[in-house]
Amino acid sequence: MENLRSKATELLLREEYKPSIQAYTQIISLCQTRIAAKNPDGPHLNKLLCLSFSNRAEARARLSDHTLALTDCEEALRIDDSHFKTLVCKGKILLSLNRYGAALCCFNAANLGPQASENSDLVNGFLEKCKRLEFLSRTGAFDISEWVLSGFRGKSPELAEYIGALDIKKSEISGRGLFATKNVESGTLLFVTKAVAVDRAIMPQDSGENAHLVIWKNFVDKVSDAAGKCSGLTNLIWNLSSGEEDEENTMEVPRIGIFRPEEFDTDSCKKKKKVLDMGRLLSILDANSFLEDSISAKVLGKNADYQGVGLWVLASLINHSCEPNVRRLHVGDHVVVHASRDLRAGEELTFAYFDVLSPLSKRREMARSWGFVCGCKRCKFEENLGCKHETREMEILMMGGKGGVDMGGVVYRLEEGMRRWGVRGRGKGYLRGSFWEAYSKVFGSEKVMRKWWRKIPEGEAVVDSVVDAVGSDERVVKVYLEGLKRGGSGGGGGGGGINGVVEMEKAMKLARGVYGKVMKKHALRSFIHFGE
Ligand SMILES: C[S@@+](CC[C@H](N)C(=O)[O-])C[C@H]1O[C@@H](n2cnc3c(N)ncnc32)[C@H](O)[C@@H]1O
Repeated sequence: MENLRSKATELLLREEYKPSIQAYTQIISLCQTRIAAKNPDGPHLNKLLCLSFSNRAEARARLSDHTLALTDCEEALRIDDSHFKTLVCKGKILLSLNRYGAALCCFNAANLGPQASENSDLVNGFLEKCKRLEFLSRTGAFDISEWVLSGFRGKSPELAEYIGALDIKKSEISGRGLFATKNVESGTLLFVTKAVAVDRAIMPQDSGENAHLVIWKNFVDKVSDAAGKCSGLTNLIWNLSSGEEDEENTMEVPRIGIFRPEEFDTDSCKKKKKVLDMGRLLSILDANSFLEDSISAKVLGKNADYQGVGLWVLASLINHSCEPNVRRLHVGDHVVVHASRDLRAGEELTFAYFDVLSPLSKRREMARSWGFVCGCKRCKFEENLGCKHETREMEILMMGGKGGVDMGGVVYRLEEGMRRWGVRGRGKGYLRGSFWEAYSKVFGSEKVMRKWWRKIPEGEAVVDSVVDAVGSDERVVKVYLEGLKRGGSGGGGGGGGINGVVEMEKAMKLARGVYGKVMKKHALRSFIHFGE
């Protein structure tokens, strides 16, 4: 027994977790047999049994096998409910499972024991962390301003999982969807959730298909490994859409509560798991994984060649629309989802799965690659326009234009067409969003602007209608700021910048729609002045 014990300790210290688990399993079985046989050395054996469960828990936790590690912690605590090492180990596991309150209880209990004084820095560090994350997950009071302003230097800020005013219901778009439960303004944080798995790599533009396949394979392996260790997670993944139309009406609508950190039932991890065969897992990942983009690309890779793919289960319940109302930011392994425009209670939250500042034919193509036909109001509106052949001609002109095409001419033709076709209100925003490439080239060139001055609408009017149709977007905000810089919303000249309170308020509202309220006013202001 002594030999086995020193071998197990050595393996654990050498971070050889799998063999150390085997050694502790042997010790546990020997101790249990001797205790059952009423061995006179009972108290010593009990102590050894407790320590072995505790150390096996530590090794299992290091291998991210949290379910079995927690079971070992419970066994150790059944023998000694104030076992310091076990309480700390259990606290760390619960913390990594986002169960901040439960983790806090463990560290508080560890703090009461005699060993706490020798390890006060360690325990106090964990206590502080739990309190901070528990507060964030309860209030959603995140602030990533300093990190963003520092150019994403250093470690990304520590985030907690958080769920705001939302619910899961059956969706008219497809299957289930997420819905706002109260009116919220643009920029309001809706939820923060941590990835089941992410795989990232720096991929130069000319990386071939194989490099993408390697990222995808690593990602699939990571998801399958995580699911293999927890029935609760397998069941959650199993319940995601595989993108097949015939499953639409049979999909269970999960309770939003199961995604709340404190409601997550660790016992569910021990329940019988659904059988997740590789075929189904691949279809599910195909329909539910998202690429990390925008901010995150600047975060980790710090260059444009950076690529990352991940699975965020709660975010996977958001359907696509070409007039989306929420956006996401990737901060470390967390995804932060906020309203990109004002939302009404009961409204379904929708993402842009692909770039919706593109023409109808391109959007159709991108939706096809996701395996669906988008039936959103904007697509229906554009599909039913009587003048589709004219807009199609303009699309071809715009998309095929290799520098030689006068984009001012395309914009003029569209604006003049909309007058003839009687397009009003949001319809204008839909079409301007579809021809955004042409508008942005016009507003981005002094020369073209001068040529078409007064023949096409001012930048501000275009920005307003596009934001109304597709929500805030950094490219649209940029056009607004450039218009102000030129002096006047339309870009008439004379030099300017943001001079008035109204202009500043509007720029802030637009920027908040892009970055969300996790960026505070001072940070948004510097972004705005930087863009100006
Ligand atoms: C990430 S899931 C979205 C949540 C899904 N509705 C559910 O119940 O789990 C993506 C799948 O939802 C469906 N979907 C999402 N947006 C859609 C849309 N605008 N029109 C049709 N189907 C859509 C497609 O089947 C797609 O493969």
